[in-house]
Amino acid sequence: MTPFGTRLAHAIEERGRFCVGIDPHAALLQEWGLGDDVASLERFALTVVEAVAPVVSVVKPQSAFYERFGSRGIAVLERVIAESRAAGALVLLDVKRGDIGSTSQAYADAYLDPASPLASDAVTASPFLGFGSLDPMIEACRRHGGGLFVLALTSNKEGPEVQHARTADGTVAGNVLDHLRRLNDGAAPVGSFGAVVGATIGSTAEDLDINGPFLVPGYGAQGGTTEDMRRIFGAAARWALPSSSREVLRAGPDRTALRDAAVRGNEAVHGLGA
Ligand SMILES: O=C(O)c1cc(=O)[nH]c(=O)n1[C@@H]1O[C@H](COP(=O)(O)O)[C@@H](O)[C@H]1O
Repeated sequence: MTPFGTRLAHAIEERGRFCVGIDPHAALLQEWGLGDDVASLERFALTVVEAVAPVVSVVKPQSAFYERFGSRGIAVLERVIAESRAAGALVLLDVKRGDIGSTSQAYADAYLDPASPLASDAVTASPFLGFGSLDPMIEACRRHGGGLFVLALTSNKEGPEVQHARTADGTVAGNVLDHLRRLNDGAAPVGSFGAVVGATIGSTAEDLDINGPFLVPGYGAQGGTTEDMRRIFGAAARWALPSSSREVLRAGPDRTALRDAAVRGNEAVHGLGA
């Protein structure tokens, strides 16, 4: 099984580094002239998949926007995952899961085992029950060629309260990055264990040299810019995936306009790794 890091590196080379978030917010459904119901969710999400999945390397559906419609919403999420992958995009399922080890195994089975209907290429994970609690997900990634993006320095203003807290070995975020660096040690061209670092954090003194990818939310609607990313990441920007949801999705429901927005996003961040 080809490791996720290798698959991601190829995808970036072929399609660029921009990641489109497929987040059917109630407000966006309304802006698109749709209702707040499961048929509208399906129409919205599959229109976005059809428009952007053939042109970007990674799509990132946020599970909560589907979960709020119950089992029929999850069925839409399954289609988003399957159809995005069929169109050649990698799917990073944004679920931010993390629990005690035995439950973590169930999350690994749900999202990273190819036999699951929700199987994705990678997921977001929360390390705040202790990094070791993520071991079953890490094992599943190794077994199935999956990827993990672990929260480190998130884009929201409340994040620093926890992530900048100091431990005996540095900050909480620094510890997360240390664990990721160890997991990615020796991997080429890049490891499969990434960090989530927001485009809105201003700057950081943490060592971002983790030989792994970065999911970079906060680009676009939350105010993060390419200049911010250059300042935050420096040379580590080579493996940054700037991610934007609302800014792209507002271009819909016209498919061409959506695709153009994704292509423009890709062009805007093209030079980041240079
Ligand atoms: O893991 C994430 O994707 C994530 C982490 C983070 O620190 N900040 C953050 O905004 N996100 C997600 O990224 C997306 C941002 O959406 P927009 O602000 O509309 O581009 C949402 O799906 C958030 O849940």
